[in-house]
Amino acid sequence: MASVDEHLSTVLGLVGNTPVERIPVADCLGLAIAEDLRSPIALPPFDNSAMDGYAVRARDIRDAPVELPVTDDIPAGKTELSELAPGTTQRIMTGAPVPPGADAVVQVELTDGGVDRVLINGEVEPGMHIRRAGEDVQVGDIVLHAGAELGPAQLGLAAAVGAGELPVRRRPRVLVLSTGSELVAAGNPLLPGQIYESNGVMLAAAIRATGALAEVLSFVPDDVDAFHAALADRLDSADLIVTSGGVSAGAYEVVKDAFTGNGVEFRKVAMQPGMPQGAGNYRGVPVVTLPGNPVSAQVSFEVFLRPALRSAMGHAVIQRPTRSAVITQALHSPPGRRQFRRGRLDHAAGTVDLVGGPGSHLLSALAVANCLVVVPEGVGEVAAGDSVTVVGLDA
Ligand SMILES: Nc1nc2c(c(=O)[nH]1)N[C@H]1C(S)=C(S)[C@@H](COP(=O)(O)OP(=O)(O)OC[C@H]3O[C@@H](n4cnc5c(N)ncnc54)[C@H](O)[C@@H]3O)O[C@H]1N2
Ligand code: MOO
Repeated sequence: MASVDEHLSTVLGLVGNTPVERIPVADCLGLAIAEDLRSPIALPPFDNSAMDGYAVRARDIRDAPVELPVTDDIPAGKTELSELAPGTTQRIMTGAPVPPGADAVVQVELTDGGVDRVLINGEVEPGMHIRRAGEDVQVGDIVLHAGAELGPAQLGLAAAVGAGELPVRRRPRVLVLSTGSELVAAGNPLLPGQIYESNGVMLAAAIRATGALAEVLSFVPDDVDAFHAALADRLDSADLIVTSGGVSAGAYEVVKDAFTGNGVEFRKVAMQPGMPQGAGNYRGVPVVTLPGNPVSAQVSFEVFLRPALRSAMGHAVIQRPTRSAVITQALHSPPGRRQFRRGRLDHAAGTVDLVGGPGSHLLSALAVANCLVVVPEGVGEVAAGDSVTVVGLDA
């Protein structure tokens, strides 16, 4: 049996980086920036007011209350400024440039709000309510490092330094192909022995959640010719093929039968669920074959394919965060295998409840889980109250 880490290396090695392209900032959510982004400007770009109020020389209002003339009005966006003469004020709005000569802003609440003249009732220290140029970012600073994930704050920062497009790696195009003669599409009645196809929907969603593109092919029965036909004219446009089902030890293992001798290796991996796995290259396209049991397929996706797709897209961090938590129930794990149990983590309490048993058909338990409980290969028994490692699925 291969270890989980060995199979992960195999899968990581299969899916190379996609090429870098520049796309609009607004389309980059969840992708990784492919190169360092240096700011061509400072942030703030100019000294500006943090308050609606009056630009002053602090020493002029040291003996407040004082009344001073208001010589100019500075809304945000004003680009031509007049010098603030001693003994005068200029009305200024939040975000507006501080005029030369001013060294503080007194907020409107400390004044009578006058337009031609203003009564100022309180003093302010020099520098008060002025946001200095470059306080946040200096010209030439690296504001986003290559590999950083582009969430809302990162996209906002890129926009703030004037970027219209960002370099990202093209979203990998993944073909999803489910197999099994028992599978029926939604909307059709089930005969005894049939089930609704669900892995295709689930895996495509998991792929899209990474930022990659998924194309779900029509699922095929356990028939090698039908399997080859489903892929035949799709290969040119694919960066990766992901199949589910047809890889264990039965008499009708269509994926194994179709791919064996065609560049894909099948192996058992020391994990539960997800033991039967396959990986390789079929006519030049990387292939990962997942087991058909729905929980096995999804857990295998989490363990192998999510990191591989993130790596292909240039993310510096390819794994989800883990933490330790106190487990509330005992569990048993098969010797020599890494077990991934479904759990509900209470983040605040630091405890985790198991949901469902170890069975890889228990999809409803997976659907209420927010984490995987990871039981290492060397551990057979875990007692209630023990500390375990959990991988958050909602992070
Ligand atoms: N003699 C052995 N039998 C099995 C072994 C073994 O080592 N020796 N391994 C077991 C393990 S572990 C797993 S996991 C499964 C993997 O089997 P396959 O990948 O060949 O998958 P199938 O047999 O096609 O299906 C398994 C199960 O999942 C259901 N399924 C499949 N595809 C879908 C789909 N797209 N949507 C919903 N459900 C699906 C299928 O009906 C089966 O119930 O093999 C064990 N057997
Ligand atoms: O390894 Mo199978 O994936 O347990 O059910």
